[in-house]
Amino acid sequence: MFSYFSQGKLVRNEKEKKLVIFIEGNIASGKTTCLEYFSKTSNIEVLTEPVSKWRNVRGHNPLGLMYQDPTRWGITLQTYVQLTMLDRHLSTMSAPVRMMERSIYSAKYIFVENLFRSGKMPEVDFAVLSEWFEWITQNIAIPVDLIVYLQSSPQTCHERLKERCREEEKIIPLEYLEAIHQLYEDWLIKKTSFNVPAPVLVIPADDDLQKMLHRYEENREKILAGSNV
Ligand SMILES: Nc1ncnc2c1ncn2[C@@H]1O[C@H](COP(=O)(O)OP(=O)(O)O)[C@@H](O)[C@H]1O
Ligand SMILES: Cc1cn([C@H]2C[C@H](O)[C@@H](COP(=O)(O)O)O2)c(=O)[nH]c1=O
Repeated sequence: MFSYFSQGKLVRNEKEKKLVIFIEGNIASGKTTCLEYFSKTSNIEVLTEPVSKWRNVRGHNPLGLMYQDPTRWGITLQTYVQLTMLDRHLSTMSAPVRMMERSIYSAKYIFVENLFRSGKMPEVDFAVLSEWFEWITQNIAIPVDLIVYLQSSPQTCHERLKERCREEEKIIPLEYLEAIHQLYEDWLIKKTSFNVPAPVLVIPADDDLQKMLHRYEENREKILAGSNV
């Protein structure tokens, strides 16, 4: 799978240039819905988040455990999220364009950071996860050309989350979504917190489904710029 080193990083051998786009945004901001829309375009490969794995690894539910007791289980979930994200990033592309839901970056810069800042992740767990993350990102190239940020208000996300009604997420309060929102804004809008690995395209995402689908269509060229799709 890997064939050469570039700037000290292990790089995948791919014959032609391919486009990799991350779709980022708060919980229930509409990422999956956006990906579903673009999945209808030929030559676009869509990778949704492996949430089913986070809810069931060999019969255990690390996502559910984390929401029940973040201090005990945050490290367990986030270690597994980091592994599954890396696996997604390194999987062989089957189309000229890949659109992927979130990334190893947002798992660390948003969710791990939030657990730590809110005092729910012990310092030692944060240190170990950070060492892993730094080793991975310093030694393995994670291709990305564009980040699409679905910018939605925490209130909208809270409404949509309640409607979606995932069992594990029923206990999520508005304050949790506000904290995640702030971290996303600092990272992708203000650019004051962490490295942003690619240009960012911001799409306001509070509108109803019809308007959002129209907005995705309006942004199609910008999103797919640089590809032949
Ligand atoms: N523009 C929209 N207006 C109203 N509801 C929406 C909109 N986009 C998505 N939804 C609904 O909100 C919930 C969360 O959307 P989803 O795409 O799963 O978000 P995410 O993948 O970001 O968590 C789903 O029930 C979905 O059907
Ligand atoms: C990446 C990541 C996600 N989670 C949680 C947050 C949500 O409950 C789900 C993902 O759902 P979404 O509708 O796709 O936003 O997983 C987490 O706790 N930690 C993470 O790193």
